[in-house]
Amino acid sequence: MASAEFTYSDVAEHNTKQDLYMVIHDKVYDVAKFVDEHPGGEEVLFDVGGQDATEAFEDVGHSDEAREILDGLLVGTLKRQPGDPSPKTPAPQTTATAGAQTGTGLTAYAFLLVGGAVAFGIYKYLQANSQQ
Ligand code: HEM
Repeated sequence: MASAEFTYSDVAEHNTKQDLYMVIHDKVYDVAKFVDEHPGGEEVLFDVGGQDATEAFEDVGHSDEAREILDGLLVGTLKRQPGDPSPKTPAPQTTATAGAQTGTGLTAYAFLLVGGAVAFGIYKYLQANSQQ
């Protein structure tokens, strides 16, 4: 049973409470039996039901015990096909966040520059006027 292969679209069909699959590190898990027992609550599992949950799972820093439970839920491996979303790992997300922060920083800097220039212009204008 554990040797079965699933495509992304196969996994995506299992997204209800009674029938819930998820992908973690390219392995496919049947989480339906575990939903009620999850110490992190069932809602978070529904959120990633039928999807790649690698990032969500790793972000929490689950214990070895959690990984053992995972072994017991294994039903197969993910068969990647062209056009599938790339594997989700925490690393690319960090890069994306860092990029977004740089973008915000630059925008703030641009505002500061423009604001400074306008203030300088007003100052010069007032100074010129007061000399008349
Ligand atoms: C089938 C996959 C999963 C299994 C077997 C699992 C198992 C566990 C276990 C055993 C714990 C207790 C703490 C620990 O041992 O690390 C836990 C806690 C937790 N899990 Fe999961 N988990 C799974 C998926 C997820 C996912 C996808 C999320 C999404 C965010 C999640 C969020 C959490 C949270 C937030 C806690 C902390 C709860 C608390 O300390 O109050 N888990 N999980």
